[in-house]
Amino acid sequence: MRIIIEDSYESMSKKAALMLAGQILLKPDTILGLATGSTPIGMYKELVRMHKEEDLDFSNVVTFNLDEYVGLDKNDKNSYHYYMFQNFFNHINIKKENIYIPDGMAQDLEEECKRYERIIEEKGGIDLQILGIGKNGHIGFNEPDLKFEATTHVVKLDEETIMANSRFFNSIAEVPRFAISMGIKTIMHSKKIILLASGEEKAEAIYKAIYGPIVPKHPASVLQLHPDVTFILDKDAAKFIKLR
Ligand SMILES: N[C@@H]1[C@@H](O)[C@H](O)[C@@H](COP(=O)(O)O)O[C@@H]1O
Repeated sequence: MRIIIEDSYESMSKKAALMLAGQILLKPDTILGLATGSTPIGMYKELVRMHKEEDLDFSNVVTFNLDEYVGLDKNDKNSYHYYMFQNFFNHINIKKENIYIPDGMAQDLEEECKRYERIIEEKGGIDLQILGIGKNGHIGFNEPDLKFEATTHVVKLDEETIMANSRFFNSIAEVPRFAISMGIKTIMHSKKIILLASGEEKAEAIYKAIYGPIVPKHPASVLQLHPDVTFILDKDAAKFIKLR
């Protein structure tokens, strides 16, 4: 595990964008796993800048998003679909057919999970997965649990997550209670993983992810078992980390 501590949110975002751009330069048909939430917004902004000013080419890149709310239409401004197009896809030269996001409106959600997992496999698996982290240690929407959920599945969101994400909605009642999320196995099968965290409110979750026991009660702790994972943190999120 590599841990990179940056002074600010901006430099954390730039470092992540640089690593992702490096991956695309080395392998133009890279398969990316992408995350939502407020944390990666700076990284997406920087990647858009690199596309516009430095010709970073996304024409052969394939992307799979980690998760999506159940019951929100693609055009709902709170869907992760909408988020991804607004913050990233509309501003780069990615091909629409190379973008994969779970369909939270699917009639048969179980079948949708299987379908999603199957496409990831058919494409050869994820080369580089970007992750954020919830205050309760969730990655994607893998909430604290009694066991690590293996592949893409339907999740019942924790009260804490519903509360945290309610800031984007008009009221807490509007926050979906369910989501589709890649599972821990899907995430752990990625060849490389970069986890981003910013702000003091993530410091404890980061500490437990790095030093804590590997337990499904703290989903991010499983990353200790991955052979190529990099945490890029700002100073505040790294508050409890001591580097020698
Ligand atoms: N499903 C997403 C996660 O993928 C994200 O990492 C997390 C943290 O979000 P934020 O970056 O806004 O703190 O929240 C959401 O619930």
